[in-house]
Amino acid sequence: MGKAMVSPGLSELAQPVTAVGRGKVECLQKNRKKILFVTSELADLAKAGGLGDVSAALPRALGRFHSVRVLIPGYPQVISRGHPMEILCELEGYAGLPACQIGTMLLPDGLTVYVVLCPELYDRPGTPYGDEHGRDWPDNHIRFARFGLAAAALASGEVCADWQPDLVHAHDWPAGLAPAYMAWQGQRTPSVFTIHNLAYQGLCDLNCMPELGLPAEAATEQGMEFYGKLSFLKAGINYADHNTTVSRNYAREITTAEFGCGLEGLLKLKASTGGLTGIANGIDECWHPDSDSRHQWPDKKSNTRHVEAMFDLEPNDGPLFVIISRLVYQKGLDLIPQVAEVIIKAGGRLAILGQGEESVETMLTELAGRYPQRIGFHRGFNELDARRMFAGSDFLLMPSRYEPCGLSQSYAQCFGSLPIARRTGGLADTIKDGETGFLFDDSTAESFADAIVRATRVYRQPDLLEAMRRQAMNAPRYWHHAAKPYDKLYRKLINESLGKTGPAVRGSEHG
Ligand SMILES: Nc1ncnc2c1ncn2[C@@H]1O[C@H](COP(=O)(O)OP(=O)(O)O[C@H]2O[C@H](CO)[C@@H](O)[C@H](O)[C@H]2O)[C@@H](O)[C@H]1O
Repeated sequence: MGKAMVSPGLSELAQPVTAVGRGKVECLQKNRKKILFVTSELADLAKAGGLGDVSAALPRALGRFHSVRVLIPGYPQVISRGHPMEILCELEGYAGLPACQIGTMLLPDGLTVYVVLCPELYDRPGTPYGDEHGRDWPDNHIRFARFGLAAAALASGEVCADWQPDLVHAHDWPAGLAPAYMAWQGQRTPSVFTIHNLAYQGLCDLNCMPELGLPAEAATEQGMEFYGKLSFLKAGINYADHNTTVSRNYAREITTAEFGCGLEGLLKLKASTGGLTGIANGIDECWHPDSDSRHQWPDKKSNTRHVEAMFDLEPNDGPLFVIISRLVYQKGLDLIPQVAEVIIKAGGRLAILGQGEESVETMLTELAGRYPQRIGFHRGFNELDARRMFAGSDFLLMPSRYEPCGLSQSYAQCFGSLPIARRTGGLADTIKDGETGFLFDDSTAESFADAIVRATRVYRQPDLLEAMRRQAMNAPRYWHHAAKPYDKLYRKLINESLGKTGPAVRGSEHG
């Protein structure tokens, strides 16, 4: 098994001198830990939604405190980006999981990314999870078990002896088997599992056990058994040393039957023993009004005119509403046709960008056809258009049924576009009704329409609108601050694990 040395990333060498005094820098430097992020998306390379944003921004923000590296699968988008790749080693096949290689690449700002290279599993068109039509790959359990097992190999030091992580931070169900394989191998490296979305559970049949090389305990309630299936998400929750989710409110909500997706009992238990915490997402500093990257979006009116032209909307003085979203059940967009008249009557226009479930896409195409020049829909996603829409809009609509944290409402606020959102999950934590946006309580057209009417009233009072915009622009929390609770948590878990003399197989501690 060939292994090559990798040089440390620049961000890992960077001295955080601007943030703290010299003595403290040395102290921070001395205590830097090695943290491995295990994630199926990284916005720089492959992104299907908010997980990609967090996986890109959080390791960079944590670079002040720690040496953070990221592991992702080698999708075509990752490999074709042209960053030079160094092959570190080959990992043998295991049970039904094929052999793979681990490569490493350095991103331009110095972030080190490990890549699981296995063309038969990852070299496919489409999203990280499915084909171009949004259909999940039928072998996703193999694809992401291979991924989790590769993470366990990195954690053990087998891949890169000079960079063995002190802690593994796995994200969402695709990384759920990382803490599990680590536990079954008797590794003592502590792990954190973050739930970005409880509704995606990564389920497969119990009879996949031999293919995935799972021990018998995996099929128990204390393992990853979930109503007669195997749940990758439950594996992450049960085998990690600590669970987090992406807002305080969602951390509370998922312990209830309404939001717990059948896992509320387990999550309630974790919360009651201090094993589940809510750590609110931040947003990347590039969204800050003073950031260099903002200079191409100078004034709202010119961006508004650009969005109108993009979506073929009639230019008028009414409010411009936008939706920038994955088009899935979670986002509550089936309410849009029911509130369309309210928007039109107020002289408003609506521009929608996104892709996802076919039924939602068809519904939005029909809606745009019904209101030419007032409602426009573009199927797809592109970062530049998204920014232009945040910058040019007056209001962002987010009628989510549930929302673990949500990032789009904060991006909109950065540009003085006021979110109109359901009072749920992180939306309730990040929007102050009547101050930095508008909240409504029920997933009903009446409740939503009422908030839209309140917003259009504010739109007609320029002083009030301006005051709300200013407050909204100051509302978002940036990762610079938001990353601190993770630093604290990592140190606590690493210290606890150093003090532990427990049994070799950690899995049994988590029943
Ligand atoms: N079709 C598309 N393709 C690609 N990108 C698209 C897209 N449509 C929108 N986006 C972009 O994806 C991000 C959306 O992130 P959100 O956090 O609002 O929701 P998402 O449900 O994806 O994330 C989940 O994870 C995040 C991160 O923890 C939680 O905030 C959130 O509540 C949870 O549902 C934005 O950057 C947006 O511009």
